Amino acid sequence: MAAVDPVLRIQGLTLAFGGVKALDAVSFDVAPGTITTVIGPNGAGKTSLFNTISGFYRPSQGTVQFRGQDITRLPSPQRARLGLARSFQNIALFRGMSVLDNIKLGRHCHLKTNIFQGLFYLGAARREETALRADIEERIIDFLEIDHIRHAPVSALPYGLQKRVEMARALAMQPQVLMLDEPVAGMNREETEDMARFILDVRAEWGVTVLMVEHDMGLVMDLSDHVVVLNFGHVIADGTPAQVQADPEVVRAYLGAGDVSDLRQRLRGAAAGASL
Ligand SMILES: Nc1ncnc2c1ncn2[C@@H]1O[C@H](COP(=O)(O)OP(=O)(O)OP(=O)(O)O)[C@@H](O)[C@H]1O
Repeated sequence: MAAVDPVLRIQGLTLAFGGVKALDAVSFDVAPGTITTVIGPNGAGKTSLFNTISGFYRPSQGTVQFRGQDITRLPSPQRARLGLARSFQNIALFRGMSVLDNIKLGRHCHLKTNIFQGLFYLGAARREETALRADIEERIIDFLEIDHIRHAPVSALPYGLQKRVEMARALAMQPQVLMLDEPVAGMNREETEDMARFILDVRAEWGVTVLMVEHDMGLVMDLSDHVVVLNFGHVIADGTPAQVQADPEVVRAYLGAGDVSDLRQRLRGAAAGASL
């Protein structure tokens, strides 16, 4: 079978903070149409990796290729325009603004006029905004089931809905790759299940490739096609959920970090022949 070209290729990424190597020659590919998840104990380098891929940090070595193009030196907004959008670990919405206005701001990465003109609906921005409104409101808001809160200020919403609005804003950038930073952190079970469904649907219905960082091992193993495990800035395992869970180095890394209960349970299930 012919190998499919990766949509994202990470090669030899190295990033240091003073004496600490947050990333050390990190390499992996993200195949189009997959859900790829980066896991690892606290301090493993996951956030540093996300920040480097999305352009907030400049690596000292290595490259990030997006659809065959080297984007290592491109600033974040240009990466977003090419189709690489992200959400944040700690919600980064404009809390005083409505859900709809937050989503519109996501779309502004594609507008010719700048964000401040856009905010006040001037000139060309207003015309583009009007033309795009139906698409933004109906596709994204319907999809994420947030119609009933479209005019609500973000600050008034429960946490799970705020995370959903953040996803809506990222989707408004019409990404080919959606980077989700801990999409279910702090969520209750129902919110987590909703978000899991949306992540699967983003891929199935929108054809968007998902790259996420997540600590919820149950969600990771259920949703991911491909798991990359970081420890102390190194990739220690890279494969399917089943391959990664069976990897002794992964088990050791999590045991060392003490946050392995979820993984342990699933390993026990796997050993007993339960489906993953
Ligand atoms: N801005 C920074 N300045 C200095 N050191 C940093 C900075 N950001 C990260 N580090 C260090 O780099 C290493 C990797 O941190 P990073 O936050 O990327 O890990 P992580 O896997 O995302 O952790 P967590 O799961 O706790 O979010 C850690 O040793 C951390 O202390």
